[in-house]
Amino acid sequence: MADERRDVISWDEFFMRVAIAAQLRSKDPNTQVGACIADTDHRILTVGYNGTPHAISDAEFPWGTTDDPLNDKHSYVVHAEANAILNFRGSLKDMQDATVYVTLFPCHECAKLLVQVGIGEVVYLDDKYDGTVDNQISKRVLDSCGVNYRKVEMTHGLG
Ligand SMILES: Nc1nc(=O)n([C@H]2C[C@H](O)[C@@H](COP(=O)(O)O)O2)cc1CO
Ligand SMILES: [Zn+2]
Repeated sequence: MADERRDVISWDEFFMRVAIAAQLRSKDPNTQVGACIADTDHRILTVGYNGTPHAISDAEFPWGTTDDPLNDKHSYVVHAEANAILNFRGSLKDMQDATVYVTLFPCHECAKLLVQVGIGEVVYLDDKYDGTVDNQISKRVLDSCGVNYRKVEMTHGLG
């Protein structure tokens, strides 16, 4: 009888790869973000990526960044974590103590949403806005609410 394969990817790496797959759908030319929420039984609850509200045409959308908030993408984009929460079709109580896998550390608005739906842990791939005011607020929200956050370990690379 053949031995089992042992060199499998971890649950962390699996869910992060799902988040990475989701971010490949993003139309944002500068930053693509994916989020995957998994429960404590290692079941995927939902997935999302940053994009426009569904009625807005991606093609006509102002994907640039300017000083004019009316024409700045940040005014319109729905964040990956928010989309993941909104895409969920189950009962919100199933989100209790779930883990969110995000390719970029959550902003402070998403941190609040994640706390409010009962997320227990944040696992992230990148934290390129570390140290910005928004990022500090986000970490303060998570710290104050007892939500742990840690960087994922990708032992099998990103490919
Ligand atoms: N965690 C996040 N989830 C997200 O979905 N986003 C989105 C909002 C924008 O579409 C893009 C950030 O664009 P930029 O400021 O890096 O050009 O990523 C941003 C963050 C950062 O906190
Ligand atoms: Zn956000």
